[in-house]
Amino acid sequence: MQRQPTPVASRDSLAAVAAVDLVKVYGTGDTAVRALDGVTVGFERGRFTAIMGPSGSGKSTLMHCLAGLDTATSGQVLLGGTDLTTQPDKVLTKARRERIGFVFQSFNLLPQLTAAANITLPLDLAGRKPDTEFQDRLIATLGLAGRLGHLPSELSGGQQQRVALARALVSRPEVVFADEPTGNLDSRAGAEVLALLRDSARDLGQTIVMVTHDPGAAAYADRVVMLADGRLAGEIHAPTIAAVTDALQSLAAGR
Ligand SMILES: Nc1ncnc2c1ncn2[C@@H]1O[C@H](COP(=O)(O)OP(=O)(O)OP(=O)(O)O)[C@@H](O)[C@H]1O
Repeated sequence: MQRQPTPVASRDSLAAVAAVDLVKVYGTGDTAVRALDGVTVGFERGRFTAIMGPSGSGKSTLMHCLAGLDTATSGQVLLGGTDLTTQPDKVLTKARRERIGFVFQSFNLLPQLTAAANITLPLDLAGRKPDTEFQDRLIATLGLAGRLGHLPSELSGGQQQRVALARALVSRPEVVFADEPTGNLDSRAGAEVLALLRDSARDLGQTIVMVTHDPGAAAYADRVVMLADGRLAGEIHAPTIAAVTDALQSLAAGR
């Protein structure tokens, strides 16, 4: 089931975001940790990819570097045609705001704003007008039409995460990064959010990269990229829960 990694953006125009020989070292000298040890991987446009691997394998570090939230020690991060590693902070901030969407485990909604205002916040900050037809379709698909005037505290966890998803998708960013998006949800609400992530790739062509520990969540993705010890350790296309669990067990056993 496991194949060689998909080529990266420089060689494959289908990649929305890619890491090229990415190295991230935390600390110096004896205490230095090589969190990423030369990772080269592309994430195809319009597809839903999960990043998995044992604890400490570098999943969060890779996602943070790809999203311009952390700086790499060496290597490249290509977002479209832009190498994020060479951009000044101002450009990185603009890229994060305008070209990338985020969904976090803890939802990260602004408590004093209604669901509607949370959803349009990225567009408002960028001074962009919403595509109202797309926005309405998104809100209907996410089942939020009756909840737009509510504050986050008046919504269930699943509803809050659907608002966060709408906020991430509404500007049609080049990539949506989801960090354990179902970590705070019960299994039913989690399954709904995962199905919505999958559908937004399939139906809207949205590129999604998700970090998860859960093989059940990863099985919603089109592809799973495995990390171990800061390196790529294979990938699974059209993953099943059994295939992902098996691959994780092999990595844990050092096979
Ligand atoms: N700010 C930091 N300073 C020092 N070391 C760090 C820092 N962040 C991460 N590390 C180390 O880098 C390695 C990779 O960490 P990372 O959080 O990317 O792994 P992960 O696969 O996301 O782990 P988990 O599944 O436990 O969340 C680990 O050894 C971790 O201890």
